[in-house]
Amino acid sequence: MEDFYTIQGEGFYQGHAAYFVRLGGCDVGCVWCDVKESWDASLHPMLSIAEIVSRVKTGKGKIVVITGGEPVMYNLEKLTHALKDSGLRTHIETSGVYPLTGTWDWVCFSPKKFKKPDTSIFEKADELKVIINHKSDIAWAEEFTSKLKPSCQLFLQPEWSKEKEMLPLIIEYVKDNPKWQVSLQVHKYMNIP
Ligand SMILES: C[S@@+](CC[C@H](N)C(=O)[O-])C[C@H]1O[C@@H](n2cnc3c(N)ncnc32)[C@H](O)[C@@H]1O
Ligand SMILES: Nc1nc2[nH]cc(C(=O)O)c2c(=O)[nH]1
Ligand code: SF4
Ligand SMILES: [Mg+2]
Repeated sequence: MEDFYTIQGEGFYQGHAAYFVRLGGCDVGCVWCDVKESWDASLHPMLSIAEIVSRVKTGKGKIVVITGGEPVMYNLEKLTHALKDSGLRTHIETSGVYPLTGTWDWVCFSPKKFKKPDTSIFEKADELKVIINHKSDIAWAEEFTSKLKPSCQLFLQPEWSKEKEMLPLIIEYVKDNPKWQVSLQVHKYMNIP
């Protein structure tokens, strides 16, 4: 759908320069999705893997983030191999609704109530990032923690339009449960993509 060189605004790599590749197509249907224009893949141009790699190489950073839309709708073996052959670190942002393919240096798993994840993502997630849209979402987030690798980093991120209400709850929860961290979408404050 689009690609851009920016600063990772969320989660464990927040603040790092990263080249984002946003793949069109998603069938999860989150009511608060901040990139609904990505859902219909047919509205977006097709690019070859060689073209994607050559665009990513125009950035000076080592990290490429594959996002969407929902990237696990596609087989990502060839794309990730080509990116890794170019010396890049491959990161993915996913709701994990289908089995993950490809070779990944970092997997950010962001489960959704709107479509349940495939359980195969649990052992692959390096980072769990749950969007908090209602206070009950915190208890729902907690249910995942026993299923993940012990090294998996845990983040609670307020839904952007509910930040004023959700952030105080998240702050108190993280103070009481310090295995969790707060994640904010800092790119939206910086007015960058
Ligand atoms: C647009 S999604 C694309 C990747 C994948 N479909 C997913 O949901 O993980 C990228 C990240 O933005 C988060 N996100 C989407 N809409 C949001 C919103 N309104 N507020 C906070 N985070 C949001 C998602 O949970 C996900 O972690
Ligand atoms: N700067 C920036 N950081 C991000 N982290 C995850 C994003 C995404 O939409 O996947 C995103 C995004 O869209 N922009
Ligand atoms: S899974 Fe991701 S891209 Fe799909 S609707 Fe939800 S937030 Fe948007
Ligand atoms: Mg985004």
